[in-house]
Amino acid sequence: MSTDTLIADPLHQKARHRAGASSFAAAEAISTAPIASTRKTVSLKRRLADYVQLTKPRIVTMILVTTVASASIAAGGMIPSIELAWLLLGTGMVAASAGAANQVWEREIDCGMARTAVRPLPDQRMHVANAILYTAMLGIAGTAILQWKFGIVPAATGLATWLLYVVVYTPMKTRTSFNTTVGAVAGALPVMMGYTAAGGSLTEWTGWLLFGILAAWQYPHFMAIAWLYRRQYAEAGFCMSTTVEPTGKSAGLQSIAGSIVIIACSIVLCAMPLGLTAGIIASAATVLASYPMLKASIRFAKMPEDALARKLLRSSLLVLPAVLLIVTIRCLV
Ligand code: HEM
Ligand SMILES: CC(C)=CCC/C(C)=C/CC/C(C)=C/COP(=O)(O)OP(=O)(O)O
Repeated sequence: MSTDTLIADPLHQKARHRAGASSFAAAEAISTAPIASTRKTVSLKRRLADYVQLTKPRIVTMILVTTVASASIAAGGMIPSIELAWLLLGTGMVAASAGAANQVWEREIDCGMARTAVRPLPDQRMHVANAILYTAMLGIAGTAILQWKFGIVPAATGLATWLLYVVVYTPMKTRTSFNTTVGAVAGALPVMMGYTAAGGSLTEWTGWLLFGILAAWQYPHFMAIAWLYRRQYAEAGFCMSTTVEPTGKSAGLQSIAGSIVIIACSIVLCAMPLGLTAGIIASAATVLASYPMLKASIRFAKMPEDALARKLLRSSLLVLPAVLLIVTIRCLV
């Protein structure tokens, strides 16, 4: 934070006012201590916020929601809270490391988009060496926790997800719009981490149907974003569906396809456990829960425009937890 910003800060103005000194020198002498301590507090808070922002905390939070759902389904019930805490810590740290590594990689190109130029690295509020060290510490500690508490399969899946997101997806973003498919696989793999950590196996259909829900969900989710930021993406040199096909028709169709696949995977998941009536009720509930996103996708495909894309993005963020909750309850009762 610059000195100018600090002086404009109301806390500093109050501190100066409280000093109530008649001469400038006296005021400076009296108010130096509060200013210095406020400055320290503000800059510490700012630094902490930057380290949090580097991890893409909202994406990590949603990933943890998907991990809890898949782990509960694999375990066939609630996981003991200590184990759950380790799972969330390990998965969260690896996911946070992936988000930070992506921001290290893209620190220069991120300067070219208003959305990302305010991030700690492009805005030069954080030294790149610190970001790399932080990324490595999170990744190593998270992988070690997963290996120590849950074994090789969740730990190796986490590492593979990290590599796919950072080393394959990230450089693909400037080369081909197919990057979204690779990103969708990376974004869906954490469900297999939760699933295998809680006793499931990589060969079970249930896990892969959950993976299907997650992978499909990312199309409506991201096509809305790709439309909203299409000009920024194009100017910065990113290759997205909406930059290679600027009418938005393709983005709209991909959103519809993703919404339909979510419904199909959810119905199959709800139909698999025993109990016809419960299966029908749960299937109907997932169709109902997914419907707002399908409707928003159809409206967006018919007329790609910002307001409809915003509605689609909002509905995507509500539909995913709703569908996962229904599917989880169905698989547990
Ligand atoms: C192809 C895959 C994906 C891409 C390209 C993508 C891209 C993005 C972008 C660019 C944003 C920022 C939007 C903004 O700044 O307004 C965002 C927000 C978000 N994403 Fe994704 N995402 C993907 C997958 C995922 C996955 C797998 C999750 C979690 C399961 C997720 C959860 C979220 C959440 C919770 C937000 C925050 C929305 C908000 O701030 O209101 N995304 N995504
Ligand atoms: C456990 C583990 C390793 C999890 C990692 C999974 C993960 C972070 C998935 C994110 C999905 C994704 C493609 C986000 C968009 O990134 P972006 O680079 O397009 O977003 P940006 O433009 O905002 O940087």
